[in-house]
Amino acid sequence: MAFYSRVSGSVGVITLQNPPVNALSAAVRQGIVDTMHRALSEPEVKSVVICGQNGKFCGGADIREFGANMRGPPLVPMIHLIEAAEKPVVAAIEGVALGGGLELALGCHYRIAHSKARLGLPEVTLGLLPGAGGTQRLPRLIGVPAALELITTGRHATAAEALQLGIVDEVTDHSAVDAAVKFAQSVAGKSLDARRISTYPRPRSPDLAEIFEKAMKEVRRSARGAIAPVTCVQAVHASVTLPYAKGMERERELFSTLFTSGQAHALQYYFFAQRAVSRWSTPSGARWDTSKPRPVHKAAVIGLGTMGRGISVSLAQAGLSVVAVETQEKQLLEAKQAVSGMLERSAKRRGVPLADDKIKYNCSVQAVADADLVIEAVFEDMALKKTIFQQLSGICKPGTLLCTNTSGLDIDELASQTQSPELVVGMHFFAPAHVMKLLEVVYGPRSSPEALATAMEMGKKMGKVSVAVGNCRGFVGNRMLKPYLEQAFFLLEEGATPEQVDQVLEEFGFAMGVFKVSDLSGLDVGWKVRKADGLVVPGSTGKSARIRGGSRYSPLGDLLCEQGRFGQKTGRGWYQYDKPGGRVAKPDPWLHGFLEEYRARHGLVARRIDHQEMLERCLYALINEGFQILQDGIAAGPEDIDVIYVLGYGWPRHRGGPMFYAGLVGLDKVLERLEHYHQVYPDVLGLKPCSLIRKLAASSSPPIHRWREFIQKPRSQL
Ligand SMILES: CCCCCCC/C=C/C(=O)SCCNC(=O)CCNC(=O)[C@H](O)C(C)(C)COP(=O)(O)OP(=O)(O)OC[C@H]1O[C@@H](n2cnc3c(N)ncnc32)[C@H](O)[C@@H]1OP(=O)(O)O
Repeated sequence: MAFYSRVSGSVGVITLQNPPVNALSAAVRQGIVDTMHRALSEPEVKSVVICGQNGKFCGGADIREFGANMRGPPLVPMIHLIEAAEKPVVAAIEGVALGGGLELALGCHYRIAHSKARLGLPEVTLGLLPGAGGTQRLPRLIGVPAALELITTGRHATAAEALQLGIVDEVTDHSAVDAAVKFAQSVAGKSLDARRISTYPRPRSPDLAEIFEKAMKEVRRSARGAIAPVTCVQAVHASVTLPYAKGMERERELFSTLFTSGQAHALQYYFFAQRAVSRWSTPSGARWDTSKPRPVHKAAVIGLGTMGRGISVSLAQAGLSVVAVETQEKQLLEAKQAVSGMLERSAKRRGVPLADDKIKYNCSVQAVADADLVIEAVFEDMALKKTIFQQLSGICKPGTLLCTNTSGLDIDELASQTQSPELVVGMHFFAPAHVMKLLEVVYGPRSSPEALATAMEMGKKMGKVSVAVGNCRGFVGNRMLKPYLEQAFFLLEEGATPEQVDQVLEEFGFAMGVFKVSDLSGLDVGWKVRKADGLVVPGSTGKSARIRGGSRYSPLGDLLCEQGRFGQKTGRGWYQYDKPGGRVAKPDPWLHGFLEEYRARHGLVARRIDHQEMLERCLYALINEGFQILQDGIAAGPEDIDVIYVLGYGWPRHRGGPMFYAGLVGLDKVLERLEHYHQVYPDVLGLKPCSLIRKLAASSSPPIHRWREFIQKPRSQL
């Protein structure tokens, strides 16, 4: 709702009230319309201020209402009512003016912002466009190039930038409401002819055609199949080709197309999923709201390779004192230089103070004795990690949380090396650790709820999106990757090339296809793991070369590694590069020949595999594992999996995540295709539909928010 008050006798103040961000719900819109009529009808009132309760102007349309039948006054006529008013209306922007919130402010005659306020039109990130006049008013106010940039990226501008661009008229370090009231008094009775943005002339400039062409090219390149950015450009284009009223019609038309699209549903689902993961729970009933994190002031990082350096940077930037340990003097020095450089570049980029003095470097593990939390970040080697955990258990003060940065090793095995296994959790960072937003926080069967809460909180402090997951091989992300990769290898055996598989995945929206990712991260990483698992059998021939434990196995990755082809770092992998460390992947005739020779050796006849099959086999095998993970209680809900895949594995955000995508395709359809492929390839375990997807499909495929009801609660572990 919105409430009305009168200040200094002549200023009507309308306050939006809908915690936490004063989103424009039906009740708020009704409140604005009612109070505007009241302010306009009171003769004593000479001007009006619109503000938001609790220091937040408005977070935009209420996204929660999007799925329901629209009630209440529509946004566009409401904004027109404000703009058409004969009394000056001033927006007092504190906190945020986003989406419909900024569009509301653009309908006001003046805008005063607090210096810490953020303004923007982020609708594109929800699969929409600014459909309440934003695409028509903003270009008229600030010109096409700046408007296009803000609308197509959805980024938030600071108050200072908004002032520079001409979006706001004044910025204050004090109360924006007080400043707006004062301003409103000063403009009472003045002509509003030049203040109604909708009456401004259409933007004109000789290079507009070129600007739009460039913008369209850029969004097509970066959108990776997302339709909203392209549609945003089309809507802004209408502001230069059509008069305002017609432009608004075009905006509405384009908005409607987006509003009902699967992409908008996916992006809005993802918006809430990313927030939902912080409300974690475990099969034992431990929960975010009943588990108290321990205070952490001092953290330590052991091992200053690539991951340890990034983690140290993240901790220091979060304001913690950090002890960074590397036992060899030379490596310690190298790491120190590298970390300082990373901190410097990051401070410059983010415009924050340098956090270099937060980190103390040391050659001795003893230096971590008084840390509240230790993150071990040495190589992915269980024996080495075990030794370190034994040491830490003896060195650290009681109550210190011991964390391991691992992408898949058994947390419980490490916990068993310590005297306090309840204080051990996994923290799976993604490279580069100071940049990537995702953190898998892994609880073992003995991790305490308090330990889990502390690690989750620590992730948040570091600016990460932390997802709590159970302990199993590969946790959530890498466990699902295995059947996906496996299918990609099998497709090569059956006749595809790495380029063909990658193209299909990139057309789907992945930033990089599976083989390009493999070249980037290094083929030797997986090889080492497979060797440790006893899967690599050099020189094996005949049928046994392609079978492990009764299931189909492809040794292609192993064979490439035996040739020293580790990917980008060696200049050769699934592709070729102009030099070791090169970045541009080029098809490699050698590899094509190698595949032909491999197929011939194993009696495999290459066939033409269509795009649909490549996509289905890779994605549905991954999705099937996701259902198995839910069934096993490793992830609490589909949102956790989707957030992990979007933030950590390049799954296109506009497709919501693998579990959301499965629901969009139809669980019965996914099940039917899995059954089909499993019939064709009965020796591929990853294609055997798991019982949860069967159960859901048999229950008429309930919507994703109801899936948790179908997951049997696994035995308590915590
Ligand atoms: C059908 C006809 C429509 C006509 C045309 C409509 C044209 C306009 C469209 C829009 O305005 S779409 C919405 C545009 N706005 C946004 O995209 C802003 C989204 N919100 C944010 O970016 C952030 O929440 C924030 C406002 C910057 C605040 O961030 P902070 O980190 O402080 O808190 P959060 O945890 O993100 O959010 C707190 C809480 O609030 C919920 N919430 C936020 N924004 C909205 C919203 N617009 N509608 C409904 N709910 C919102 C958010 O989900 C959090 O709640 P929980 O999920 O944790 O319960």
